[in-house]
Parts: sequence; structure tokens; C-alpha cells
Amino acid sequence: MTDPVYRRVVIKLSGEYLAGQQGFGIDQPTLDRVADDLIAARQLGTEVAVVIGGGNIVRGVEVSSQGVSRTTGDTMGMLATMMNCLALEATIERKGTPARTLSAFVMPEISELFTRTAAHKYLAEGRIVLLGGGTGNPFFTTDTTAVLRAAEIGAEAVLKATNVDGVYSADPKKDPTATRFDRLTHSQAIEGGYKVMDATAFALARETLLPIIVFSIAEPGSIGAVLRGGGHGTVVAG
Ligand SMILES: Nc1ncnc2c1ncn2[C@@H]1O[C@H](COP(=O)(O)OP(=O)(O)O)[C@@H](O)[C@H]1O
Ligand SMILES: O=c1ccn([C@@H]2O[C@H](COP(=O)(O)OP(=O)(O)O)[C@@H](O)[C@H]2O)c(=O)[nH]1
Repeated sequence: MTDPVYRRVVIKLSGEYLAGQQGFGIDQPTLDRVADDLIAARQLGTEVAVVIGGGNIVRGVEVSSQGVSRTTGDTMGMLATMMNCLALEATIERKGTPARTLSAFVMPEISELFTRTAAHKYLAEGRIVLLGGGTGNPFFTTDTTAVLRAAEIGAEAVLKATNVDGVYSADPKKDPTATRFDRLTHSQAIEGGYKVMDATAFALARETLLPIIVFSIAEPGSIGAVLRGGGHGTVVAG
């Protein structure tokens, strides 16, 4: 088997995908399948940290349009990411692989606080490290969190495991004529305004020289394929 091309990565996992066919919350069979992929990826030898979204439970913008403030809605969204982390942590550990959730918020009864030291320690122990609570600040996304944490912990790439198999010229779910890019520079991704990731995430990745690989999580084994330098997706780099 080909060796992995990355020593350490941050994988951004779509919250929305975890809802499976039910459209809301956590679909356990989907979570089991994703956990298997993450465990297989870890077994390749790459250190794996995971940032999970919260879109399967709460998106700040959506709840704030219904009557709570944006900052409260975003806080709810960040707490939703913690719920996803706890569910994924329990699922990974049930399968016999050690995991550890680190939170952006102080919540000692539930999780240890994220620090670079703690992340490095648990990664070196071979655990899959789950980073919950987003950046801890409203008005940001978990995509930006993934790039931020990758830069903080010295990861070599951000793997965005999502509902589409790459960055397209337009939203492929709305425009059937959209075409997929194999490769883009960070600047092209920002200038193109492609909504697959927010501009803040692309800008921070440009600043910190981090490649982002956008690919579909729906394909079993896709994480491992990307880690071995292959797979089917869009590389945003340079
Ligand atoms: N130019 C584009 N290329 C690819 N996907 C796009 C594009 N514009 C919008 N999208 C949409 O972005 C979605 C992925 O982004 P997002 O909903 O933030 O995913 P995630 O749940 O992984 O955070 C896709 O489901 C796709 O419909
Ligand atoms: O640093 C962060 C990260 C996330 N969020 C909130 O958490 C929600 C869930 O994250 P996201 O939408 O990125 O999840 P995904 O689309 O990946 O499921 C967002 O809508 C925001 O409301 C936030 O306020 N700050």
C-alpha cells in the first residue's frame, strides 16, 4: 500500500452529512461509516485531527433569522459541533481506536480545553483528535476553524470532506452545467467566490500556505485515497 503523503492533517467533516437520509441530527449508521474511514486513515500513519460542522443540528444564520440574535445562534451552532464530536468520539472508541475531544470552550465536565500542547500530546499518542466548538467565536465557520487549527498545530493540509466531489464553477446542486476544477490557487478560489468554503477560510489558508483538498465523503475510503496523494477532488494550493 502507498505510504501517506502527509504527516499530520486536519479533516473538516461536514455536519450536514452526518444527518444521513433523515435530514436532521445524527444518523448512527452514517457516523459508523465515517468513523471506519477515519480509523483506516489513522492506520495509514498520518496524525489525524478532525473538525466537525454543526449544520445537521444548528446553523447560526438560520436560527437567527427566526428570532434569536446572531451571536446566540452562532453559539448554539458551536455547541452543536460539540455534540457531533462526542458522538463521533464514542463511535470511534467503540471500534477500539482511541480518540479525544478538545473544546474551544471551557467545559471541564465534558471535554478538555483545546491547546496546541494537548493536541500534540494526543496526536503523538496515536489518538484521533476531535476539535469541537468551532473557533469559539461567532461569525466564523467550521471551515475557517479547520484552517485555523491546522495552522496552529502544524498540519500539512486541510481535507474538506463534504457533500460534493470538489470545487465547481457554480453550485453543482443548482447548476447542472457546472464544471469541476482539479486544481485552483487560493487566490482563484477567493476571486471565484465559490461557495463551497467561505472566503475567510481560503484567505487564512493562503496566508498560512496550507493546501485544502475538497472531496466527497460519500465515497467510502475517500479520506485514505487523498492521504495517499490520490483521490478525486479539487486541490486548492499555491
Ligand atoms: N462552486 C461550488 N462548488 C462546489 N460546491 C458548491 C459550490 N457553490 C456552492 N456549493 C455547495 O457547497 C456545499 C458544501 O458546502 P457546505 O454546505 O458548507 O458543506 P459542509 O457541510 O461540508 O460544511 C455543497 O453541498 C454544494 O452544494
Ligand atoms: O467558529 C465558529 C464555527 C461555527 N460557528 C457556528 O456553528 C455553526 C455550524 O458550523 P458550520 O455551519 O460550519 O457547519 P457545517 O456547514 O460544516 O455543518 C455555524 O453555522 C455557526 O453558527 C461559529 O459561530 N463560529
